Formats: sequence, C-alpha cells, structure tokens
Amino acid sequence: MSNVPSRGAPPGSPAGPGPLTPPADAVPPVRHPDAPAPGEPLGAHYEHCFGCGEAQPHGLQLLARAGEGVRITAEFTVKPAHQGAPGLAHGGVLATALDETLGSLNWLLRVIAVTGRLQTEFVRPVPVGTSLYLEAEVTAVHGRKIYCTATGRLGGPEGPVAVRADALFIEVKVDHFIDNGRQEEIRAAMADPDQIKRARAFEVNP
Ligand SMILES: CCCCCCCC(=O)SCCNC(=O)CCNC(=O)[C@H](O)C(C)(C)COP(=O)(O)OP(=O)(O)OC[C@H]1O[C@@H](n2cnc3c(N)ncnc32)[C@H](O)[C@@H]1OP(=O)(O)O
Repeated sequence: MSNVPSRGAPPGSPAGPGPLTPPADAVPPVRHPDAPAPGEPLGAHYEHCFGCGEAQPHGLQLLARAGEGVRITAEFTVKPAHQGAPGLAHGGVLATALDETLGSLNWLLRVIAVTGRLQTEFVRPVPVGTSLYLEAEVTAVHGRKIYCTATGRLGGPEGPVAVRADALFIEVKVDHFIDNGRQEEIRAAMADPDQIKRARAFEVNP
C-alpha cells in the first residue's frame, strides 16, 4: 500500500467528475496585463530545463510563443535522442512536450505553478524528424488550481492530432524550488540575477 494519499476516485468507484474537471465555482482564467504580446517568443524559463533549456543538447528545446487570451503555441522537432522505438518518438518525451507547453501558460497568468496531474492521450505515432506543433490553453482557475488542456499536431497547425493532454497545475511560491531542489543547482540559480528576477516577478506577494 502506498503512503501517498490519493486525490482521485479509487479504481472501481462510481465515475465522478474526476480531478481534471474544474469544480462548479471555478472561474475563467485572466490574462495578466504584463503578459507577453501574442506571437512573442517566451524563451527558456531555465537554461537547464529538459523541456525548453538551450543548455540541454538532448532536451526538447521547445520554443513557446504567447497566443491570444490565455493560450500558448509551441514547437519542437523530434530528434534521434528522443526515440522510444526505431524512428518513433518516446511517449514520455511527448508527455514532456505537452507538460512543458502547458507549464508555459503560467507566463500568461504570471503565476508559478507545477504539474499536479497530467493525463495524456497518444493518438498517432510521431516519427523522428517531425515538427510537433502544440497548442495549450487554460480553461479554468479554482484557488491555486489551474485547469488546462493541450494538443500536439504533426507538421503544423493544420496537421493531424497526434497527442492530447488535460492537466491540473498547482500554484506554488518560489520557495517550492528553493526548499526542494538540489542545493548545487539552487545555489547556481540564486547566483544568476536574471533567474531570480524572472522568478520573483511572478510572485504576487514576494
Ligand atoms: C514556465 C514553467 C514550465 C514548467 C514546465 C514543467 C512543469 C513541471 O513538470 S513541474 C514538475 C512536476 N511536478 C512536481 O514536481 C510537483 C510535485 N508535487 C508537489 O510538489 C505538491 O504535491 C504540490 C505543490 C503540487 C501540491 O502540494 P501543496 O502545495 O501542499 O498542495 P495542497 O495544499 O495539498 O493542495 C492544494 C489544492 O490542490 C489540489 N491538489 C494538489 N495536488 C493535486 C494533485 N496531484 N491532483 C489533484 N489535486 C491536487 C488539492 O486537492 C488542493 O485542492 P483544494 O484547494 O480544492 O483543497
């Protein structure tokens, strides 16, 4: 038996709304007035991030752009290092692309949030060399909980849907990272004034 308390319905229980369905009193998301303009690239939030960091040669190096409202678009090209089966992207890498794109929505809300839940659907195989085009949007907010959804298409915005995800992100403070990250990386990040500035700018009550 796990010691971690479950936040969802146990297997076999009557189907309920589920933890990825916003409660009735959830509210629509509000784009922050200082959010980047539609079309603006967001850049990496951390250079060593496996999803978006430019210092990760085998990472996804996913490029995200602000969209309209509380929406994001993103692209990444599947490299040989991302294979699970010969010539095909690993499902976990595709989940990372979805997670990263969904996480980038936080830039538009101007909050820091981490993934609490990520439910993925793999619709079509994704060959190496594919440019995966991702779109994500926040659908609702309830206190610290941010409900969002994403799709990934093969080749571009009109391509067939290959992957989908629904997710729940939970708002946290910068201390979440400072208290839990390995000290070596935390010290290096704290020594980088740009990193601190980026993180603190997102805190409502620093
Ligand atoms: C630009 C940035 C890009 C980033 C892209 C990548 C994003 C990531 O991959 S982040 C890394 C992966 N995620 C993590 O490491 C998170 C690990 N988990 C944790 O640290 C904690 O469980 C955390 C912070 C999510 C929640 O803990 P805590 O702050 O104590 O929350 P807690 O007070 O228990 O819950 C707050 C609310 O959220 C709900 N909640 C929390 N976790 C979950 C969950 N997993 N599922 C469903 N609901 C949840 C609670 O039920 C509660 O709801 P309510 O307010 O209605 O009662």
